Amino acid sequence: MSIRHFDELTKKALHSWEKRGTVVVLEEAQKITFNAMCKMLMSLEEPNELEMLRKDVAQVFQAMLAFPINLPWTTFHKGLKARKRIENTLAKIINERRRVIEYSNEHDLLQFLLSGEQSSDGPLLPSLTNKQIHDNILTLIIAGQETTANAITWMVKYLDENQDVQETLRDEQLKIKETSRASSLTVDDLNKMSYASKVVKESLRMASIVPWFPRVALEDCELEDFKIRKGWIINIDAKAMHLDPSVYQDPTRFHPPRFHELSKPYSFLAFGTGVRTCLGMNLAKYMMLAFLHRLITTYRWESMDSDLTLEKRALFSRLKSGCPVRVVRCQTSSTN
Ligand code: HEM
Repeated sequence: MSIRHFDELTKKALHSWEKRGTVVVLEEAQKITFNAMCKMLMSLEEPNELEMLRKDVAQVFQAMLAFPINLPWTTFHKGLKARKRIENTLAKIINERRRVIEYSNEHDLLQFLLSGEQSSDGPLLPSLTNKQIHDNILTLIIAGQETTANAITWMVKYLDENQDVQETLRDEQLKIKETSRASSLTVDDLNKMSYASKVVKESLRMASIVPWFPRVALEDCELEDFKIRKGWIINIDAKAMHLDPSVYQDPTRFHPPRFHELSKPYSFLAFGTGVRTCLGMNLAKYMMLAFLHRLITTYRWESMDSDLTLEKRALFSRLKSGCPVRVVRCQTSSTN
């Protein structure tokens, strides 16, 4: 994904915050990440179409945890209907692109999936049906949007609670802003964000957005004194690992400098590990860094969160309130 595009979306969204005064961070982050991903995947930018699709994806997402009873008033039923509408919208987009594929020079995943079939050196990819392309696109949206939006929200919350970290971060980011030549962030700028990268990592550790993930034992084995039988389902408890005092000293303290030192192997599981490591790991980190840069160089904020509980019916670790904040523009800032 072009960092420039994500940065532009963030700047535009943040620009509107000043007038509103109070915003719910999760809702804002959901919109920005959704729009960025739709652009990256299929160059979709039409605002009404994006908004309709976003609402349908949210409905599908809710239905994933619902009891599977297909009656008109159930969340499950509404999810199935939303999925049908998504299928229709994506089919329209895919068919249209197939029609103009030879002349189109979009740099998105859809173009890659379709033109791979037509390479002059022979097929790079097997021919994919509309359904396979649709499933790939929807999987990436579902895996990438909510996770990243929640990660951004937790990061904003932790920084509000840790003003000393916020000030160190602001110093770093203002320096980068002063020296950056382009009006939009570049990969070079992101690579200079040494302290911010640790803020991102520490937020992911503390929040454990994907708190656990399941595996199936392929053969009988023994782990320490535990005997595990072939076929058992084992949950990897990333959250317990991230908060284990024998792994991380003072684990409930938000302390980014802890990552100056190399972590123990397999101790940081925010993006999983091994062959199933998150496919969007670098993209997610870049989105978080770019958001952080714009937020901290534009605003100071204060959390208005009176409800600190977690959403119970959610796939990912998420604040029920979505983290409402009151923002005040920094005196030297500009989102342009
Ligand atoms: C902060 C944001 C994110 C977090 C915390 C996160 C976390 C994870 C975790 C823990 C896994 C491994 C699950 C397992 O081992 O069973 C995973 C897998 C995956 N993630 Fe992410 N993810 C994030 C962002 C993204 C983004 C932006 C994308 C896509 C653009 C993405 C696409 C995927 C995919 C496709 C997989 C499955 C990989 C496979 O099974 O081979 N993720 N993610």
